[in-house]
Amino acid sequence: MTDLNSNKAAVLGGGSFGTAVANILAANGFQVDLWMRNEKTIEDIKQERENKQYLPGVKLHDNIQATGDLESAIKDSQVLFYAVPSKSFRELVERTQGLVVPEQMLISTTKGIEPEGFNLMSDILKGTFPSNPIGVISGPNLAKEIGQGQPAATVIGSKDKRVRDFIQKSLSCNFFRVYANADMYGVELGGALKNIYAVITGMAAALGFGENTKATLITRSLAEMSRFAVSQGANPMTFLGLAGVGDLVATCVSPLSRNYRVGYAVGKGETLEQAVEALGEVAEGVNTVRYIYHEANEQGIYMPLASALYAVLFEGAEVSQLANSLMTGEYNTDVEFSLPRGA
Ligand SMILES: NC(=O)C1=CN([C@@H]2O[C@H](COP(=O)(O)OP(=O)(O)OC[C@H]3O[C@@H](n4cnc5c(N)ncnc54)[C@H](O)[C@@H]3O)[C@@H](O)[C@H]2O)C=CC1
Ligand SMILES: O=C(CO)COP(=O)(O)O
Repeated sequence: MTDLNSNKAAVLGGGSFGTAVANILAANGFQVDLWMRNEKTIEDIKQERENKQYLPGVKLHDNIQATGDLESAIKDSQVLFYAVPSKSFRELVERTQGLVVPEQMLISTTKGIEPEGFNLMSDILKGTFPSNPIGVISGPNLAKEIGQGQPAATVIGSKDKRVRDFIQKSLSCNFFRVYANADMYGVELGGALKNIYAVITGMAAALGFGENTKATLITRSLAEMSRFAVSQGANPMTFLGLAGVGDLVATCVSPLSRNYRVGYAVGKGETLEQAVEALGEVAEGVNTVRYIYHEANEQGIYMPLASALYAVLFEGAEVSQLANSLMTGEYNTDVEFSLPRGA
C-alpha cells in the first residue's frame, strides 16, 4: 500500500543541484531519499554527511538518506524531483516506470532538451506518466550558492495549481523563495536556452570585453531566446521573470556556471573537448546549441548568436567571429514584442 501522507520526498540524482534541493526539503521537514547510482558516493554521504564530489563544503541535513534503492526512494514520496542531466533524463524516467503511482507529483529540475523529437523534460514526463501532476523548477539557482544558504529564488512552472502551491510551500525557506508560473513550457525553455548564452558570455569575458559588450550580449540573448520560445508556444512575458532574465543574468555573469566556464576556457584557446573534460560536470549548453541550431534553421527562426556559437564550437570558426555576429546581423528592432521585426 502506498501512503502519500508520510511527508516523504525523493530527489533522483545526486549531482550538485539535486543535493542542494534535497537539503532544502529536508530542512523544511521532509524525510528525503536522495537517490543516486554511485555506491561509493552513497557510502561517503552516509559517513561524512557531505556530497564531497558535487557539493563540497555543504553539510547535509539529518533528514536526508542517500540511497541506491530506487523503489524504496519512490515509495510513499509525495513528490519526486528528477535531477539528472538531460541526456540521462529519459533513461531515468523509464527506470521509474512501474514504481510511480498517479498521485505523485513529478518535478523536473533539468535544463536541457532531448534531441530526438525536440522534447523538453516535461514532455518526457507527460508522455510516460500522463495521469501525474507535473511541473518544472527553473531560475537563477547556482547550486553552490544555494548550498551555502545565500538568498535566491526560483520558479515553479506548472499548469496544475496544486503543484504550484505544493512546491511553493515545500521549497520556500528563509533563503529560498519560490514564485509561480502556469507557462511551464516557457519556464523550462528559459532554463534550457540561457545555457547557450552563458557559453557565449564566458567567451566574451575571455576575450576581455567590457560591460557594454556584456550587457548588449545578455540583452540580445534575451531577445533571441524569447523569439525562439514564443515560436514554440511559450508566453513572452515569462522571459521577464526569474526563469528568463533572472537565470540568464546569473548564468551569464558567474564563473560558478559550468556553461560560462566552458565558454571561458574555449575563449582562452582550449578545445571544446579539453574544456568539457576539465569541467567534469554537465554543461548542458554545449548540446543545447547543437539542437537549437538545427531546429531554428528548420523552422526559419533568426538566431544569429546561437548560430555563431555553433560555428565556433563545431565548425572551426574563430571565437572572434562571435563579436561579428553581434555587430553585422540584420537591422532589427529593440523589443520585437513591442515593435515587430521589419516594421
Ligand atoms: N548545478 C546547478 O547549479 C544547477 C543545475 N541545474 C540543472 O540540473 C540538472 C542536473 O544538474 P547537476 O545536478 O548540476 O549535474 P551534475 O553534473 O552536478 O551531476 C549530475 C548527476 O547526475 C547523475 N547521473 C547522470 N546520469 C545518470 C543516470 N543515467 N542515472 C542516474 N544518475 C545519473 C550523476 O551521477 C551526477 O550525480 C542539469 O540539467 C542542470 O542544468 C539546474 C539548476 C542549477
Ligand atoms: O542553471 C544554473 C543556474 O541557474 C546552473 O548553470 P550551469 O549549469 O551553467 O552551472
